[in-house]
Amino acid sequence: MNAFVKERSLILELGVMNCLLISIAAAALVLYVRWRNSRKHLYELGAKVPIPDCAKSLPILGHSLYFIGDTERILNNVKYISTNCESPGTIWLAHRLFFLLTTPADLEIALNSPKSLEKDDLYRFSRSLAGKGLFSLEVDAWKVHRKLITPTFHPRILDSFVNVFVEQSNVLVEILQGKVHEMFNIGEHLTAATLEMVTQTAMGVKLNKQLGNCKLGEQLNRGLEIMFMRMFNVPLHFDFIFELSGLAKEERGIIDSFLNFIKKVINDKKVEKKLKMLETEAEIDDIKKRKVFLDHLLELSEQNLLTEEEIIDEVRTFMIGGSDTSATVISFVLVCLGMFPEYQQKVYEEVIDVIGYDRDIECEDIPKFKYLEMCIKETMRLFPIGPNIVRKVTEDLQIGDHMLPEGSGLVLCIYTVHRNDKYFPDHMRFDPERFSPEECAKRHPYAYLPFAGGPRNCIGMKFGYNMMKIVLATLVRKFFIETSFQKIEDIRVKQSLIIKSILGYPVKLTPRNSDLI
Ligand code: HEM
Repeated sequence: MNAFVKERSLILELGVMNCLLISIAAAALVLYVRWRNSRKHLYELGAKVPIPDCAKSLPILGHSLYFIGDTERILNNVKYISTNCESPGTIWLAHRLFFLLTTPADLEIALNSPKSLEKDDLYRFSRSLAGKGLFSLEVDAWKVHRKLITPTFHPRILDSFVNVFVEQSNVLVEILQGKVHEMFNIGEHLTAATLEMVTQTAMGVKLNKQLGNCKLGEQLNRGLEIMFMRMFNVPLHFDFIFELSGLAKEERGIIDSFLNFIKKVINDKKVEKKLKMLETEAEIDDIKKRKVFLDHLLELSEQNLLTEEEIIDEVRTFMIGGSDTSATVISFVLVCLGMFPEYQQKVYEEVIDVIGYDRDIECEDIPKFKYLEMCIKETMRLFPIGPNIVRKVTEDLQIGDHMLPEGSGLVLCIYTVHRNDKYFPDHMRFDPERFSPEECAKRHPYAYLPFAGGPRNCIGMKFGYNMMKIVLATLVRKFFIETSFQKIEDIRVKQSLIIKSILGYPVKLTPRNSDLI
């Protein structure tokens, strides 16, 4: 009797279990069908754009496997696929649809259309480190912030920063004199120098970071690397996998240090402001007199145009956007000049011609460093800071013969265009003459996009050029530069949000004047 009851209750339990499972499966199916239907438009339009033959797409995963692994592999895979497909070329990252854009004409449309001004959802992963500033803000808030912040980059204001760039370049020279005649990685010194320059000019606070060790710079590099890994590694999009990977904990540590650092800078600024009220004009030193980025933001907050949180986020964005980018470009320029002494000699002659052997650089000198600018541009062609920029299509967008659907993403393959023989013949050859006014005039303006383009281009372009030119002119005047790299192909790169050299930036400096030894 007991056995009979047990058997009946087991059958009942199994029945209930089966019903439950069937209901769950049915509910999941209904949800899936509804989800698919809500994306019908995306699939229909997406299917009309060819999928590249060169890349295998798997069921469900799509092309995700090409975007898993180290950041060198990811960059190379994007380059490979985008080089071998028509523009726009379709790729699927699991359920996400992206189009690779690889012609200047397509890039021009994408960068200027109000339908693709929004940064892709992938950029939300940048917010943990860089905050919700201009770089990743949703388009409505971005329009307001960009308008408020643009006057901060007025050329007159930028000119007032030149002294800081000069002073810190001289500090850098002093530090580097301790490293002469040996091969070393100059990248970390430049990270410290540019971080100091950005902190002083954006926040009006001296850190003397160059003279101490710059752990923060290294942490930010690692933070950017984690951010990029998460962006392009679909499994890491899920919080629990990100937590399990151990990367979340590491990222939290970096963010804590970064936020503590910024809050300290802002506090210092507030204390300075109070002190300023107590000091006479004569006692206020140069750095306190200069109106900096943070002063403007604090004024905007006094007028209730920005909240305290928004200020912190914009400051974070500037710290990330301003320092590591410029340090990286300067590092690449130095190894390129080290590889090509003939171009370095021309830069040296130009620098001596403009400022002589002893005088410090002044505002009026900067536009005269024309050949140096050509070398910087050629370096940014081969190593564009943002090799692949990702935007979101917020309304169906016509590009060429194709209508790209709302909800898809656009990958602007700048690295691929910069390394295409069609726009830059013999593209792996380093040749500053490509940026002579005559050569530039022959090219499509959107074939070269180191600062992106259109209304959402880099707001710090002139700031960056000023800083880079001053640091480079100062270094080239003082040192002859060599590197262990033999050719451009030796410089293996990865995309850790911004482009980086995997083997660092090895240089050997030899003082040009005997009095510097
Ligand atoms: C060599 C130096 C620099 C390079 C090559 C560079 C490059 C770029 C690029 C390619 C973008 C577009 C990114 C995207 O859409 O995904 C960008 C945006 C941005 N950059 Fe720069 N940048 C440099 C220096 C600076 C500096 C010095 C600052 C600030 C002081 C800065 C602040 C920003 C900001 C705030 C954005 C977002 C702009 C917006 O969405 O409105 N950058 N930069």
